[in-house]
Amino acid sequence: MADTEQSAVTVAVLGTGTMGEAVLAAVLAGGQPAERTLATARRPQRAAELTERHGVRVVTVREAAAADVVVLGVKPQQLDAVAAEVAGAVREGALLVSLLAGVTTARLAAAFPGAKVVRTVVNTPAVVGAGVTVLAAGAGAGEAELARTEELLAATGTVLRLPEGQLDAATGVSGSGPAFVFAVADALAEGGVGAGLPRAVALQLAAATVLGAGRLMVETGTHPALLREQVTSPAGTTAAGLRELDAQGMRAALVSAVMAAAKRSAELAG
Ligand SMILES: NC(=O)C1=CN([C@@H]2O[C@H](COP(=O)(O)OP(=O)(O)OC[C@H]3O[C@@H](n4cnc5c(N)ncnc54)[C@H](OP(=O)(O)O)[C@@H]3O)[C@@H](O)[C@H]2O)C=CC1
Ligand SMILES: O=C(O)[C@@H]1CCC=N1
Repeated sequence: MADTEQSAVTVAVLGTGTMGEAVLAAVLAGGQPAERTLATARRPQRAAELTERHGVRVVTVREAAAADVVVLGVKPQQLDAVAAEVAGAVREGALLVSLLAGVTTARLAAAFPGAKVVRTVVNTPAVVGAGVTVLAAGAGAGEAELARTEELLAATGTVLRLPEGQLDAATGVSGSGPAFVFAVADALAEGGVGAGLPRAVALQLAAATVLGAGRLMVETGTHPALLREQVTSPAGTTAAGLRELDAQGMRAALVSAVMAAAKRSAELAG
């Protein structure tokens, strides 16, 4: 999209909660002018907060639905109520970018007739520009809508296209995945406290270790099994710790967690 064309487009985030606000910030960081960017809020205090933080106008749900690009950020369970409220307000050919876990492009297209639908899975590290977003186009959308969505979401972090059939699985790995990694970080810190560290130090070490391990994996492109081997000295500390992880089933628990999240995503299709 050319700069002049982009600046004429109105983008609205309908349902500006945790993910909606992260995407709102990314859209603005990507160059979308604040004066052509809208958000919704159901509480006056939240509306004031969004305007103060991002300089955007907070509008009604129906006004947001009439934008050129509508980013839908409500929960899957709230979809039907919102679709009923905005019935007829969405413009023919408008781009609808869904953040909803599990909800298929077919269901979204039926809920918002005339819209061109792109379904995405964003994750919370998008707040610091370190997210990973996957996306897929619905039947009425194509290359232009995918490219425009990639451009809008570029500041969330890495953005990649996947077949829609893989989005529930991706939700298990990257959508819910940060929660699993935070659980690991929390447990690492708890172990540090158990071994005698002050809690603040243990948390600082755990967070820096998660960040560093992630960066090492991404920046070297090395398989995690090999990186794990590089940490593990014969008869050393890591070998003793890894034996405990195996004995207590950490790997199986994480595999099951991702698969359970993917299954739940498919159930949320409705
Ligand atoms: N959080 C995450 O890590 C991820 C979330 N997602 C998906 O993102 C979406 C949003 O999740 P999240 O941001 O966590 O949820 P939040 O509850 O933080 O945000 C939902 C927002 O929708 C608003 N809302 C609800 N119902 C209506 C309505 N009828 N009219 C107008 N606004 C409404 C809520 O307003 P109010 O505050 O007033 O209730 C809230 O601002 C979900 O569909 C989720 O599946 C996907 C990947 C990751
Ligand atoms: O828990 C959820 O349903 C949402 C979707 C992925 C992450 N959070």
